[in-house]
Amino acid sequence: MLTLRSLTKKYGRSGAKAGDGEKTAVDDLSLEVTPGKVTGFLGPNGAGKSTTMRLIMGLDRPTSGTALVNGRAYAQLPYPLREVGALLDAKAAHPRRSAYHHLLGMARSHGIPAGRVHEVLGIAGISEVAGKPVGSFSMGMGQRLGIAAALLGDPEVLLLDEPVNGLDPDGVLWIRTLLRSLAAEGRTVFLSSHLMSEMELTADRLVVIGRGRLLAEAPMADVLAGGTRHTVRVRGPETEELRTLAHHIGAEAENVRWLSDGELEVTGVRAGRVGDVAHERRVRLHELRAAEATLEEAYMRLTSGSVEYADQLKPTPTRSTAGEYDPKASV
Ligand SMILES: Nc1ncnc2c1ncn2[C@@H]1O[C@H](COP(=O)(O)OP(=O)(O)OP(=O)(O)O)[C@@H](O)[C@H]1O
Repeated sequence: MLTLRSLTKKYGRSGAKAGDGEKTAVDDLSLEVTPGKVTGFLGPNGAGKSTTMRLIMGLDRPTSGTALVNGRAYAQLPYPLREVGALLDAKAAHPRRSAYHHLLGMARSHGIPAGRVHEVLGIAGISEVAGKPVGSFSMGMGQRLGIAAALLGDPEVLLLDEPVNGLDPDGVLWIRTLLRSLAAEGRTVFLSSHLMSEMELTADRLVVIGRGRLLAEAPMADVLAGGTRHTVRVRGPETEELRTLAHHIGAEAENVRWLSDGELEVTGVRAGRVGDVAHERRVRLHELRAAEATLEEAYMRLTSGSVEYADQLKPTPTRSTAGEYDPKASV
């Protein structure tokens, strides 16, 4: 269990005003990350995710507020590795030391038996390269070593900052399965990632921050439901008939646009209503489909206004469009 209470971290000259050298990286953040679930930690670049994780791990001191692991500050944990494991910087290992000796050194200094080193090397799928120097590892192997290190103390709480960075598709699937099984064992799993599709598959709950402040803390399903308009895709064999449908549904839809000659996208109306109007107007349909809510869409809505680097929010076309349809223009 992680508990943040009014956690605040300011960088720069103390007493300096914002814009005059002071930066509030984490701003009055209060939340709980509960056991038995994977909690995703989202936010634009510079939102304060890594800083929050460093504060939890005692690697930085809060300006005010507290970050508690199982009810205690990190510095007060008698056996920290046994309570919380973290992957914050996968390359934080001596490049000439072997993976095995890197983990063995950590195990010895925390009273963890050497046998556990072999176990976590196996879990992370790097037993065969355990004798190789860490400096020769690919990014994906480095991530796996970082995860092995996080698991070394068999901790109840796991913190992972961008764990899928550098992993190939097999590695991404492996980590998703691993994190879900760790949560199913009753552990607290808190992970950040910029990969929305992956987060959607892995996390049960979400914490979203922007400019250091809490924007949302909710189950994944609620975030998805709250952030998405109804979007319906319609396909038919006759462009003229679809044009009729576009004209009539356009009066009540937020937007109607052509995806191709034979396909429309209708926003702001439910699929059933589009089907009814098609039936009334004798428009033949070959497909009528409610587009699924995506986390990416919900996330964009939540964080618009909290992005430091505005280019992130420039819309990127997801598919080629054969001309935008304006429902107000005559067709
Ligand atoms: N040691 C530091 N000194 C000064 N400013 C810092 C320091 N560490 C972080 N910051 C600033 O604090 C803010 C939050 O940074 P942080 O790295 O926590 O964000 P993040 O959400 O992890 O971003 P990203 O997604 O890009 O990794 C940023 O504006 C960053 O420039």
